[in-house]
Amino acid sequence: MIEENRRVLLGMSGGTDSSVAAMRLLEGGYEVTGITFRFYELNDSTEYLEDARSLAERLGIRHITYDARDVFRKQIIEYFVQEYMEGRTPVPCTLCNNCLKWPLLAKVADEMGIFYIATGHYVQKVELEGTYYITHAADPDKDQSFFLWGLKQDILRRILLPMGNITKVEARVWAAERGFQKVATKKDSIGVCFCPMDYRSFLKEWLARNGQLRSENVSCWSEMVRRGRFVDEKGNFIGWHEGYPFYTIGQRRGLGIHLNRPVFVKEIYPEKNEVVLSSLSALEKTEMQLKDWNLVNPQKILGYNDVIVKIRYRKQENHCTVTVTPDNLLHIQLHEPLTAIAAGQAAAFYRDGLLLGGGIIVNAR
Ligand SMILES: Nc1ncnc2c1ncn2[C@@H]1O[C@H](COP(=O)(O)OP(=O)(O)OP(=O)(O)O)[C@@H](O)[C@H]1O
Repeated sequence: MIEENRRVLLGMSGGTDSSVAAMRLLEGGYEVTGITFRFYELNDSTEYLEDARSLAERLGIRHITYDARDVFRKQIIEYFVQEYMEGRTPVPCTLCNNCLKWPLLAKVADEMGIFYIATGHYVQKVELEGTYYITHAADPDKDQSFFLWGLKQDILRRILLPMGNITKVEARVWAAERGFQKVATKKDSIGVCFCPMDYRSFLKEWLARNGQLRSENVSCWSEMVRRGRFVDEKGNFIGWHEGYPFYTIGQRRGLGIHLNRPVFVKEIYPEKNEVVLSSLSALEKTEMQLKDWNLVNPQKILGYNDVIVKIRYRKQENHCTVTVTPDNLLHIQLHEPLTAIAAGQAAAFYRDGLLLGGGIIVNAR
């Protein structure tokens, strides 16, 4: 095992946050190496690489590039498409952070004999009685803790988070004051890096190019995307939809049908290419089951009734009680009903401001 040292491997995306993170680590006395992963290049643009490289050069730190495009495509993009094709709602950023970005940082750091790993994430870390936890960022608007519930102690103990205790506005000022105008004025990235805000156009294009891929038990994907029936809860026909993968549980806008009452997507049936619409109250659920879960410290969460659960980055918090089922899923008893719970999405737990874990929603009722 690598011993603690003052060396840190920082993920540099070329954006404002990781650039300021590099400066803050340097000023904190760390010996910084920057690494830029090639995950996905929109329109084959490598400007982000150039930006990261030239910043590293100006700061006088070592910079390396790591080509992760194949693994990103398989682990993140194909998973993303497959989830929609199977009627679920994927969480690519959560998966990328927990299963790809941080583990890759740790792996490369290990190879280089570097103890610390860092990013420009807006989260903080605390140690309590020998256990490390992620906590909220000082900037509530930027808090990214929701995405990091899957990290375990082997990673948490090595993490440095230089952006956790400042706001985004302060980060821009920090860069500007030091003469890094380009860093200070870069646009914020929004949404999923490989997909435009409307995922439907991405999906259509991807399927047109790669639709011959199959799920285990279904026919060719591209053939599965075709006009289908919107039905009510009793199965009565309401109208036509453009293909079930283009809808998500809880969706109201963009259904393309006009009734004299608000309707929401309640269920998606890929095998029948059917989408069930209902009133919002029919979407209320009080229980969920999670797979692929992680609990940072089970003793701080199991059996407590003041646990907070979040199912969306910006969604309001809800109270719950968490237990482990005999078949090793997490059972979440919600104290107030939640609407728009979709299989495939993540749920993250908090208590006393600590991120205590999370998992992937299998079902809800
Ligand atoms: N391609 C990449 N290579 C290396 N590290 C990355 C890469 N993309 C993101 N990261 C790291 O993960 C952090 C969070 O990334 P994310 O895209 O969620 O945030 P961001 O707010 O856009 O960050 P930034 O302003 O640094 O681009 C970044 O600050 C950076 O440290």
